[in-house]
Parts: sequence; C-alpha cells; structure tokens
Amino acid sequence: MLKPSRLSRGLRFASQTPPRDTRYARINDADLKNFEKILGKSYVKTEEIDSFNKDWTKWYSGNGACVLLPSTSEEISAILRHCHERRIAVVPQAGNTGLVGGGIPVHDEVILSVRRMNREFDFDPDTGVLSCDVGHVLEELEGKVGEFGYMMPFDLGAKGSCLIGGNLSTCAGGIRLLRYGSLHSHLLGLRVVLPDAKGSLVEFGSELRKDNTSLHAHHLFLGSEGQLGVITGVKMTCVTKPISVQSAMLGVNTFDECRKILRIAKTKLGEILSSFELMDRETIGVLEDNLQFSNVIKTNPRFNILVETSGTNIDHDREKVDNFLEYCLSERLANDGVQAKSAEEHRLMWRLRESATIALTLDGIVFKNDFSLPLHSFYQLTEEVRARVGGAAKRVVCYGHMGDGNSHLNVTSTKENADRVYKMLYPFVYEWVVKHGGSISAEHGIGQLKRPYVNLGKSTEERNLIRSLKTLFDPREILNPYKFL
Ligand SMILES: O=C(O)CC[C@@H](O)C(=O)O
Ligand SMILES: [Zn+2]
Repeated sequence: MLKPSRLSRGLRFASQTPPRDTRYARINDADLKNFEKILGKSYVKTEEIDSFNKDWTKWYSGNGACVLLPSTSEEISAILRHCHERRIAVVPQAGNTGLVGGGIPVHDEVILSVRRMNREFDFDPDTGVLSCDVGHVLEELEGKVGEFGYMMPFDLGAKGSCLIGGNLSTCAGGIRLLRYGSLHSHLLGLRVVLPDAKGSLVEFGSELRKDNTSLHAHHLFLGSEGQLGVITGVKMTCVTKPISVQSAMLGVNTFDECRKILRIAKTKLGEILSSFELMDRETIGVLEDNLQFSNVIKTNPRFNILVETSGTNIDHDREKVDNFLEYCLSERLANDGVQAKSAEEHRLMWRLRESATIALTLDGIVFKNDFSLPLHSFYQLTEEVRARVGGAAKRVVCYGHMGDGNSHLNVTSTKENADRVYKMLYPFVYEWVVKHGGSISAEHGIGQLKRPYVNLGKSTEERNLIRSLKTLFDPREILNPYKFL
C-alpha cells in the first residue's frame, strides 16, 4: 500500500534526511479499520492524498500512509490514544500553506488534518474575545469578527487558505505585528489533545485577559509546530477594526536612510503606524519580470518602503502621513513618496509586496530564508550573500517586515546550479545570522528546512530542558517526529 520512500527536496539539499525510525509501527489494515470506526469511512483517506503529502511550493513531499479528517476533539483524542498504543507517528496538518515543511510527513507518518475542525465559533463583542475551533480559515474569521467591528490581530498573504490552527502552531507573524504584537500578546487559552495513553483533552488558560492562577503553559504550544499536542480550539483577543487605513510608498537610495525613515515613522506616525515593509530593487525586478507588475515609485529606487497606518480618523491620519512624507522628502531621505489616495492605489502598493513570494516561485529553484536581524546588520547579509554567490545564483532578493526586523532573503537559481548555490549559502547564512545576534527563523518556523541547524547558538541547558518538555507531553514521541524537538 505504501509508496517507496522518497526524499523531500528541502532535505535533499540539506543532505541530512533522518532515516525512518523503526520504533514507529507501520499502518496495517486493523489500524485503518479502527480509524474508520472513529471517523467513519469517508474521513479516512488512503487514495488521492498527494495534496496532503506535498507542500504547495512542491519543495517537500512525504509518504504519509493515510489522511485522517476528524471534526471533533473527541475524535482526535481517540486517534491519538490508538497511535500512542501502537506507536504510530502522526503529523498534524492545517492549511498546508507553510514554507518550511513543518506539516508535511518526512516518511510514512499518518497525516492528521484539522480542516474539518470548524464548528465552534463564538465571539464576544464587548471583550473582543474569540473562541473557535482551529480549522477556520483566517480570512473567514476576519470576515466573521468583522461583522462586530473587529479584526484578527495579524494578517498574512496566505489568509485565504491558511487555518488558525496552523497560524498558532507556527506562531505566525505577518504584516501587522509591528502594531499589534505577536500571537503571544493575544492568546488567552487553548484546548489541546495530548498524544498520551489517554489522548488527554486539556483546557489551558481561560478566556480572561488577566489570569495568573497557573503557569501560562498554553504559550508553549505557540510555535511548537505540532510536536507537543494537537491544538483543537483557541481563545484569543481580536482588535477593533480601524476606520481609516492609509498606505504610502517611498523610494529610498540607501539602507541607512531606510533605518532613519523607520525612526521618523515611529515618532511622526506613532500610535497609528501599523506596517513598515521593505522591498529592495531586486524584489521589484522579480515582480516586473515574472508577473509584469510595475513599480508605483518611478525613480527606480534602491529600496521601496511601504508604510501603513491604521487609525480612527481619515483626515487626521492622512495629514499625519502627508507630514511624514513631506519630512522624508524635504530631508532628502527619500527620493519619491506617494500616498495612496484610493482603494485601488492602496491595493496596487500591497499587491507588489504580497506577490513577491509567487513571483519568486516562477523564477526557478528558490532558497527561502526568514531571519530576524538587528537593524544595523539587516541588509548587510543580503549584500554579503550577493557578493558570495556571484553569478551562480539567478537573483538575490530581500524584502520583509523591516519594522520588526524580519528579513526574507530569497535566492533563486537554475536547476543545474542549485547544488552549488545551496553549498554557498548553507550553513554560511545561518552561522552569520547567529553570530550577528539574529534568529534563523523569525516567523516561518523550523520545519524540515532548518532542522539540521536548530541548535545553533542554543545552550545545552536550554536544549535539555526543551527535550524533557517534549517527553513530558509526548512520552512515545509520536507527534511530528523528525522535526526540531
Ligand atoms: O516568501 C517569503 O519568503 C515570505 C513569505 C511571507 O512571510 C511574507 O512576508 O510575504
Ligand atoms: Zn513574512
């Protein structure tokens, strides 16, 4: 029934695919029968499961033996109880929009999809607290809380297909983090099924904003990439929807000036600043070449900066943005600055920023990176990489959430040059980032891509503690094996 083992592409480049762990049982007919008993026949899939076994970029692919599609926490509990007893490895999967292969099996792990976990939805418009199952699509939640005058406190390019469960387990960041903080700032409680002998269903936290009656253990699950338990429900705060959203784009000649502009944005736009995004000229190049988009700024600048404000008074916010732009232009920090005067202009600015990922997938093999870096070395790495890979790569582009120090350095190459480029990049970039006080995963997670490098810069004490936590939650290590824990 199972296809022969294949290597996933990301790991092939890393040439460190961990071998299949023989402690894990292979699925047999009796297991499938039991899953069918728990879920019903239609929700245990063994055929046409390619879309679950591969990520959307086709970079990772596994041989998951079957896909299970539960719709309640009780069903997940029964599944994990069985998998614990038989020691069957399980990969929890949400919307499958990740970029590091965290929700894709490495070998024949059972895929536990939370797509059907979308019954519960409850929203309190007084407190802004959302309680829901984890299978809701982010954009749908945005629409639902929008009816009450609220919005989700984060926004991602993948919002049309990513699920809130995946957002939580990767601790997704996105373009509004600068204003509203990370998911940790909004998480109040979680319902989790543990992979223990009972398939324990545990409610962590509460729906209270202030609750110091226990350890805030629910925060451990944010960014744990489904390795401690399966999150099935969340209680979190939403934020009020802004009445006025303004966008502006600036053309800038040097990265030093971009840093100065960020400081000015913080002081001049203050409480309404919600995004500060960067795109270098090479990013605009890939958008022009592969998607035929054109830059909103016509001075062919070295950098494009996209600033967004979210506030409650259109006239007041526009005036603030005008003053900010005027200041940057008069101080010659920017060579051009445009404020979006219509919804269409706003859309065109954001289309540029949000389409970079797609434009790159049309460029060949893409080596993706997601670093947090201190601002003084934020762009230095891109320049060093450009000099290092020389003509071997097709493009070296940098864009990202400069306002919170998150750079997406992407390198593309032809198929023929891919191995060469890979060797020039890794581990060089990871070591560089750690040496300069950065993080090798700002918001995309570790997944399969960075697993071999996850211990860089981490102390033995920290690693040992984290290992013991894993064993505590998942004594037979069945949840998302071959990943960073
Ligand atoms: O494509 C990337 O590298 C980044 C994707 C996403 O995090 C973004 O900020 O657009
Ligand atoms: Zn990002």
